[in-house]
Amino acid sequence: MLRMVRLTLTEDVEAVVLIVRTVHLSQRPAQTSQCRQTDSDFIPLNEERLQRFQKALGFESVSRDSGDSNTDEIFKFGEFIIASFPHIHRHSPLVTWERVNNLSLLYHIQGNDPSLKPYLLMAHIDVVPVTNLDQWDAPPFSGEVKDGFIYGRGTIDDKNNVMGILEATEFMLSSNIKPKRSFYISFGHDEETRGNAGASQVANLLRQKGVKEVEFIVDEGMTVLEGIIDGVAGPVASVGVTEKGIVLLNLSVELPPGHSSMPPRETAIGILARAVLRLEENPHPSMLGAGVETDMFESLVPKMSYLQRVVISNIWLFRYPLSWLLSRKPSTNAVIRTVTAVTIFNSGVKFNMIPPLAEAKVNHRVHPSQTIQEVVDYDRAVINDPRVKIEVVYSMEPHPVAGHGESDFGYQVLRTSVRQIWPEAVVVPAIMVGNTDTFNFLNFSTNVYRFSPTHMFPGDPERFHGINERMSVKNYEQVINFFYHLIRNADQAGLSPVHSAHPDL
Ligand SMILES: CCCCCCCC/C=C\CCCCCCCC(=O)N[C@@H](CCCCN)C(=O)O
Ligand SMILES: [Zn+2]
Ligand SMILES: [Zn+2]
Repeated sequence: MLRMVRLTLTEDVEAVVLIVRTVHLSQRPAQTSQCRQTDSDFIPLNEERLQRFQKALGFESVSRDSGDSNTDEIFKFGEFIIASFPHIHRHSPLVTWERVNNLSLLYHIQGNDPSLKPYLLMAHIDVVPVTNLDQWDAPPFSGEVKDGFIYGRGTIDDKNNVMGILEATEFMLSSNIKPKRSFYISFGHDEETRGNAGASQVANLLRQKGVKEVEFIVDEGMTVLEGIIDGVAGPVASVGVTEKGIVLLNLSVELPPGHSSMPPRETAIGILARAVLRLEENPHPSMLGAGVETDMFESLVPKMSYLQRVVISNIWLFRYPLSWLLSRKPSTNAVIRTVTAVTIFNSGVKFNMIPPLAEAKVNHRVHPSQTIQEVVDYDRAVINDPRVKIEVVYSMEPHPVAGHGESDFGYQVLRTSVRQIWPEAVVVPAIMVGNTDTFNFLNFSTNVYRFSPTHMFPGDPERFHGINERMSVKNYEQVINFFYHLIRNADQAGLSPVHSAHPDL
């Protein structure tokens, strides 16, 4: 049944009318996580739930490199999950679950309407290592709460999503709410190393079980941003409807070794240093206006002043000044172009030996309007030195763009759920600037969304894989409730899906 629901935006913004497709949604008012504590549509963050999250953060489930991870801790984190959510793992007849490859987890929650295509929620249980320990305001595996923030590796990447999905599902089952639409949950254990032992095996298992297609997929991704996009006030929920590609290059220079008292005019180190400097000084061109970021800026229009609207409505005219403006911050720069990061540089044997070899790793995140080949060709031209060998270590093309219109069910479920938690937010399609485990599932659905309900302010994007990773206590409550609303909102007949699985994959 089609119903019209009017959600209110704050500030100088026109009211937006959203088309929502069920009685379920239309019967409930938009809520924030501060709404009535007794409401069955709200999961309060009580001491028990907070402590569960803190304990989850205590497991040092670190992935360092492919095949190099704390498997004991990852396993123990899995055991903790199994012990902590009794309805999911023992009491509910609706759930089947299994360990995959010993460390990952796959769940199926049976809905009571088999005509509805299931969907898939994803997150990962591994975390990146900790650095700069002395600069953390609280120990990174303590889950300590300080000034209203929960500290720890994994608070935003990605134990918040793991625990949020579990809390929401457990609450639903313990409240005896039976979903209409079935859903799967996949928790991979090697996302941070892009391994093929975690989510990749979950995807294989699903295929073996005969699952060919899901309605939509939600995995970690872009976030709710506030004060991060210059000139845009209020929260902006950026939903990754595509994902940047990645290419890792190995640059190397080999020259004969010798005595440092009789050096050649140039060394391998000098030649390679010049090559990487050229890459840094010649960033890949702005792709503004060529892809999804145009849709993103157009969706931001309600949050903009008259002048900004004029600029955004004429990106073709203001492309250069706008690109310059967005290039100033790493977070917004990442959205408009292929970015270049020289992440490893190795050379030298002894202080008095001319180095026989210098090597550097260059990590590009490829804008969806470019191909890997274009990126490598550009680098070769910029370096312009045949002594520098350029090899592709691995690569992945950017992902296809998921539907993000009024008739795209998954996107509308996400949008509605975001607006129930952040009524003043504008939801915009965006490019996921990092990578996720979704590449393993691209042939299950074209409707793949990368979104984490993490509310970020200036300074927060740097906490991803960085120092003082943290989430406010209030935000963690929002995370749980976002997933709960999403699960309830997905219980709709919706429109007939307009997209089928991607034909090329
Ligand atoms: C105009 C819009 C402004 C956008 C501002 C962006 C703010 C930042 C918000 C979200 C960023 C998410 C990026 C974090 C990626 C998290 C996932 C991750 O760590 N993935 C790894 C996978 C590693 C695989 C092994 N190679 C990664 O991408 O490196
Ligand atoms: Zn992650
Ligand atoms: Zn990560």
